[in-house]
Amino acid sequence: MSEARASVVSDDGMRPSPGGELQMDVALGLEGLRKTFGEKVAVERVDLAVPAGSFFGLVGPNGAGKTTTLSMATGLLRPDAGRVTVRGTDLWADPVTAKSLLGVLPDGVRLFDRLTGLQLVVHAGMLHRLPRTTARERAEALLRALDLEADANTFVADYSAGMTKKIALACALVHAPRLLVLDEPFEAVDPVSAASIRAILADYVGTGGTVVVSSHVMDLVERMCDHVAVLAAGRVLAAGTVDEVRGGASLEDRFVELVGGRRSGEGLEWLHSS
Ligand SMILES: Nc1ncnc2c1ncn2[C@@H]1O[C@H](COP(=O)(O)OP(=O)(O)OP(=O)(O)O)[C@@H](O)[C@H]1O
Repeated sequence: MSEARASVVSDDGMRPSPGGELQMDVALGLEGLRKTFGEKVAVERVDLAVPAGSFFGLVGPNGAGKTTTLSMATGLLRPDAGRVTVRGTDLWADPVTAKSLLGVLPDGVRLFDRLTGLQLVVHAGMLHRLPRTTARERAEALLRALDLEADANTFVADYSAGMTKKIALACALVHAPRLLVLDEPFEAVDPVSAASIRAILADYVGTGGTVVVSSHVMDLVERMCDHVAVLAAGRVLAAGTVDEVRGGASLEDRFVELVGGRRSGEGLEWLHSS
């Protein structure tokens, strides 16, 4: 945490209001977000306040609405209702200002894969108005940190799934945003690279950045994040610090309890080999 920030914001993202009482410094605010696709209600109503300086995990079962929520939160998908603020700026009213503060790793969005990895990250930096030389220096440093240096001049179209994830992450980081929103950043990534990414993100949060990350790996969220929200059927079932949400149990047990029990293998007896 920077000294300037430490003087006004405590570890749990609170700062004194003019009246003296503590109020949360919100990096990302979601208010009444809703999205339907035809008859399908993907996000029913999501209200979340992500404290500045937090490492915030978003978890939920398949189809819970995580990607839809994060897409609305980052300007990729227009909500049917609700409001998104990035550091107090209304994302949908002033997208240019809000998006300049955001780094986004979307789920499954196509990249310009006829560029090499290095070209793609330089391009992402220049889109955020970095001078070419700065964008190139940063891109090279990111490729080194993410163990992609040897493939800097390979076309992204020829990258593996994990390499593609890492180059997309480099694109999200290159302009040094205040807030990072990462949809499943560890999916398909090898353990050594995952450890490097975790270290980069921990350092980023430690120096005042905010990270929102969706994941299915409860153990990872429990170890890595300080805040978490559990989403199911397009609604927030629980949100707070990781300790508040898990309430003495493991996050995985609490998740199963909140979301509903495991299905048995009933009806699959034909799979038994004997
Ligand atoms: N473009 C779309 N058209 C129709 N239905 C959609 C669309 N996008 C998402 N949905 C539906 O909305 C619901 C929420 O999907 P979403 O991808 O947000 O879930 P998720 O929590 O990210 O799931 P997962 O963990 O499996 O990635 C699902 O029922 C999905 O089928």
